[in-house]
Amino acid sequence: MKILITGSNGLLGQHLIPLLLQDGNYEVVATGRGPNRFPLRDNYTYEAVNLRDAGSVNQLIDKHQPDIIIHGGAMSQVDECEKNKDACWDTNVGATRYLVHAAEKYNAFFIFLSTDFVFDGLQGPYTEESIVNPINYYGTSKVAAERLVHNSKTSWAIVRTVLVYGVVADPHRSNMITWVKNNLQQGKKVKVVDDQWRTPTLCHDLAKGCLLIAAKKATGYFNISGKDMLTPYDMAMQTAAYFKLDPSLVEKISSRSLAQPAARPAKTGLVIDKAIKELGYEPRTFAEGLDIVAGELNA
Ligand SMILES: NC(=O)C1=CN([C@@H]2O[C@H](COP(=O)(O)OP(=O)(O)OC[C@H]3O[C@@H](n4cnc5c(N)ncnc54)[C@H](OP(=O)(O)O)[C@@H]3O)[C@@H](O)[C@H]2O)C=CC1
Ligand SMILES: Cc1cn([C@H]2C[C@H](O)[C@@H](COP(=O)(O)OP(=O)(O)O[C@H]3O[C@@H](C)C(=O)[C@@H](O)[C@H]3O)O2)c(=O)[nH]c1=O
Repeated sequence: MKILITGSNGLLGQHLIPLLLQDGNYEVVATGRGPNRFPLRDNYTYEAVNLRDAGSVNQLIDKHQPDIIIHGGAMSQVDECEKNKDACWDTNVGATRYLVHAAEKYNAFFIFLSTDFVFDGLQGPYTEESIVNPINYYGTSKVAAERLVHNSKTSWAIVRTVLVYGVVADPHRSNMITWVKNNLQQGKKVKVVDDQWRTPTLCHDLAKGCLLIAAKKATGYFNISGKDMLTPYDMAMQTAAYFKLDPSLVEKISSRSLAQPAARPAKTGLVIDKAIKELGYEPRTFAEGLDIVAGELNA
């Protein structure tokens, strides 16, 4: 079975590659922007592709004719999306349109990575049936991309996930645990919000959820996140305690005082009962996730 993933230099991508190879059932084509930044180079093909270019996307899919596409590539910096709406739309919606059309041509099973930010955060946690109502441009772009996938002629799954954490080589976006750990180790204060609630997701669990969906070609919407409902402040305090760092360096603040360019939904979090029941998905607790991340940081 040939599987093509987009965004392979990203947090999810770098965890999907080894998991798919370990599974043994897949010939893996990893694609990312520019050179391959994942240190492991054996047993898969890497292709550099600009997903915003329709011709390049068509050429890529014509060349490999995958059975399954996992589309994780995206402009995932929420504030950047708010400040640069055209780039956000071209990347998150345009690229999805090109990939969906190409998938239709080869009847490829299409797995699209979406987000809790499709919701307004007024009534979390959300199920797969909850009504979307994004409050920032990133969320708006993901809703538009979800619709393209939902209306496509090929079979599909839409995976919604939440605040993904883990270790990644040469990262291009921030990551909660490493951000808190690095600052506290240098004796620097971090200001962390305590009025946003999330079900943070260990990147290994998200990759496993995608694999479970791919293996069954399970169609429809799937919530794939962690199971603990936490604020970023809770996450920061647990991180400080785990690494035996000074908790007084973690300052509790409100979202209003953080004043990020894009609005964040207050309470999201996802109900994961469907994934547990239908896929056998078993996410780690945040405490278990911290232990895994710490192990990788020390490796
Ligand atoms: N991280 C999170 O907390 C969450 C993520 N998601 C979604 O899950 C998916 C995976 O997330 P994650 O791995 O964390 O995100 P990352 O930002 O780590 O990875 C996304 C990848 O897409 C690549 N990309 C961006 N633009 C292009 C382009 N024009 N052509 C080719 N590649 C491009 C980026 O390349 P480069 O590295 O060069 O910038 C990046 O490697 C995304 O769709 C994201 O929206 C959903 C909810 C939470
Ligand atoms: C930068 C910063 C963030 N935070 C909080 C706000 C937020 O809840 C959390 C993470 O902040 P970020 O700005 O990195 O991430 P943010 O854009 O809020 O995270 C989102 O990413 C996209 C891709 C998603 O799809 C969402 O699921 C979500 O996880 O940390 C602070 O408390 N203090 C800070 O200085």
